[in-house]
Amino acid sequence: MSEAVIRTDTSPPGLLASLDPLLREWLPRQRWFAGKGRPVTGFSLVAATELLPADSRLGLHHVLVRAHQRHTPAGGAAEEPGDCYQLLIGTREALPPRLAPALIGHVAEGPAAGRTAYDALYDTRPAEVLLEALRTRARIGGLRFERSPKDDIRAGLVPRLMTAEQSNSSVVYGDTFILKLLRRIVPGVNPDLELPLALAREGCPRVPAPAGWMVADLAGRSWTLGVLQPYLQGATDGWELALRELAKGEDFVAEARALGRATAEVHTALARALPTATVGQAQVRRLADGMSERLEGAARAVPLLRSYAPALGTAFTALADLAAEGRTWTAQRVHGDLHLGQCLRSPDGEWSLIDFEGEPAKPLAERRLPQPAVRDVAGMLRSFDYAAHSAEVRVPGWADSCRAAYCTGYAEGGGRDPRTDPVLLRAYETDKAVYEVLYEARHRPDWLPVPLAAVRRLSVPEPA
Ligand SMILES: Nc1ncnc2c1ncn2[C@@H]1O[C@H](COP(=O)(O)OP(=O)(O)O)[C@@H](O)[C@H]1O
Ligand SMILES: O=P(O)(O)O[C@H]1O[C@H](CO)[C@@H](O[C@H]2O[C@H](CO)[C@@H](O)[C@H](O)[C@H]2O)[C@H](O)[C@H]1O
Repeated sequence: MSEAVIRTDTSPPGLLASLDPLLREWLPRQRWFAGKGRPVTGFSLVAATELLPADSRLGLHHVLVRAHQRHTPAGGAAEEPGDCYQLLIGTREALPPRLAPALIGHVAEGPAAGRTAYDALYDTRPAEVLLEALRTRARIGGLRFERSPKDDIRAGLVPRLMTAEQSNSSVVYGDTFILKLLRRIVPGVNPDLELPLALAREGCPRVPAPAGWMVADLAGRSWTLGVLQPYLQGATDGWELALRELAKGEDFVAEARALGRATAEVHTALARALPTATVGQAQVRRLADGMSERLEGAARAVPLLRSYAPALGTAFTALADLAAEGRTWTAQRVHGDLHLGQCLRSPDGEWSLIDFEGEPAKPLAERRLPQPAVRDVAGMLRSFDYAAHSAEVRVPGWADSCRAAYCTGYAEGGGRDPRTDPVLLRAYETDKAVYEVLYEARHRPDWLPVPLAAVRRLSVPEPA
């Protein structure tokens, strides 16, 4: 439980102690809280920075806090160091009704005693403070705000918090920029900044180029805290579009093909921009072992998965066997969590890819490793299947035709047709379906039947 507080703190001492009981109750209820199902046993402060001095109306603190948790809900003494979260905490004498959804609680003691603490991203003035800091390349305590010389960030853009279900929190400024504040943060550069910056250097237009970014310099490391990007006005995400077409009983083949082309273009640019590697027998064995371990873990956590586990595992052994015969693959930086919701179609019909964070639950070092590009393709193929299984209207063959069109588009866009590598594709698709079972069990139990349907299909051996 003991982590030295990094003394860049400019917030009044005792602030976290006074918030502790409130955060214990509030934090686990947030959509972006990663440690669901394990009780929070306490907090330690990593850094706290006063962004606005508390006057009678509004106080504002940027807080990095580590949530300590028990390993399992069943108890046991074991505690883990816990995840670090980024919070923007406002304090006011009273919350106006429009800020009711932002309530953290009433502070009983300490420097903010008698005031109400709330999630300040919901509030206009605090969100303006962040944009202003990016615009002026501010340095506040250990916080560093940067901006790309290419972008002109206008002062006074009006902020609004996005209300969509998210793993992080995003604020849109005047329909011109969108700032994503990462909620669970880790030391090092986050791929959600690293990859869009690299793609911008390559001149790849498929990914909005970072206009600014926010970093904490702590204990000799830079922690990415947030990224500001141009807001694609009027864009619709692929998930919404796919469901719309499904509801009308329409196919999605042309869009799926365009998405395949866009994905291949991004992959080609990433392979040019950042190191690639050859993966041979030893690495593929580790990859297959990792997939098997994830399957075992998911089967322990989700009993419904257990009876399928042996059959699903054959996809991973088949991959290891192929590598043992001498087959090698090229690895490169990839998106890491690609699905329809990460693809935005602008009104001019062009597709962009967003959210390069990778699977947030994986360690950063692992997310930044070069991997076979088929991994992203498998994510998209799963997503067409998700859409078809979530829609109220069932359209026979809808997912299959999208999947085929996406692969065709991928090959047209300069990628290698994923269908020429069926063993690797199946292994990644199986791994993704297993991940989804665990994800849905933790976050959206009502959705569990969707990946479970895929699990059933994938556990039937493919005809030779
Ligand atoms: N550049 C952008 N332009 C328009 N909308 C965006 C942009 N970036 C993100 N969004 C919207 O914000 C949502 C959340 O963004 P995302 O990066 O996926 O965040 P998270 O990691 O929290 O899920 C997206 O689904 C999309 O609707
Ligand atoms: O968008 P995130 O980076 O937060 O990704 C996580 O949440 C996704 C759901 O919002 C989840 O995606 C799964 O559901 C999607 C439909 O809502 C579907 O299109 C995807 O194919 C499916 O994997 C994603 O797995 C998770 O990491």
